[in-house]
Amino acid sequence: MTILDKIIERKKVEVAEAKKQVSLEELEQYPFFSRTCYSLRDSVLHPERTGIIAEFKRASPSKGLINSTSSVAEVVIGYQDAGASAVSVLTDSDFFKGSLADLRTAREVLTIPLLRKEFIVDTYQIAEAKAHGADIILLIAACLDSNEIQAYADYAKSLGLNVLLEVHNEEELQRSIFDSIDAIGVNNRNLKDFVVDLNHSYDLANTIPNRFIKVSESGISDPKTIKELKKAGFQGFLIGENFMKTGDPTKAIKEFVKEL
Ligand SMILES: O=P(O)(O)OC[C@@H](O)[C@@H](O)c1c[nH]c2ccccc12
Repeated sequence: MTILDKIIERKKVEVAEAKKQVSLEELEQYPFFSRTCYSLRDSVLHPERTGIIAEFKRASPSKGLINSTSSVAEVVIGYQDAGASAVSVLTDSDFFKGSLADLRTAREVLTIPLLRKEFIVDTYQIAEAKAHGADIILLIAACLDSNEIQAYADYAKSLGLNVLLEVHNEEELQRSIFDSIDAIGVNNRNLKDFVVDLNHSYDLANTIPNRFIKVSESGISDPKTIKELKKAGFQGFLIGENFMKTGDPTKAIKEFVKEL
């Protein structure tokens, strides 16, 4: 059993518990549920922003603890001030030490799009994302079949959310393309063995249709890489650990952006 299988198994239990605590009808009454989402496309393509989707990540299954001291509000404001196009907040608690409270905190202080970084295995989590302040949801092809991807993307769109589809290889890409998707992210990290290889992005760049925003995810630690990825056709860059592992993520992103 891979760690991804373990995460998914745990996620299903978690969702069943959450549904007992808060019904869908109750989520629909949360104040954030009726807000209008920011557009991921507009913010990624905005000439005064960098295309960076900067992630608040305390820990991960591959790296263990990354940063246990920085506060979510301070870090995400720093990311926004540095020119990030969007912010990603992990909401998984067991493997990434995140929470829905972190997501809400980020929403309260940000005026750029916010991604709920989560392993989505049920439409309930999409309603939950909206209710807790997300603008964007992530659908991970490695955890979902084609029918689920289409149904979840359609449902997210019906709530006004932006959809980022994550793929790792061509097989996942080819079975996952639907019109209700806004952006396609190539995860350079294999979620089954954690091996990171930027070539996944370079290999898939031209296979992703140009109507989608193209995002390269994971393992980016050098501003020069952004220049190369841009040449290859990418517009978005999801970066977490490189900023979070320093004691001061705000300072780290500001210095990174100076080199772009
Ligand atoms: O910390 P990194 O290597 O910069 O990676 C960020 C982000 O891409 C990574 O956290 C991620 C990409 N897809 C995921 C799916 C689930 C959890 C986490 C992720």
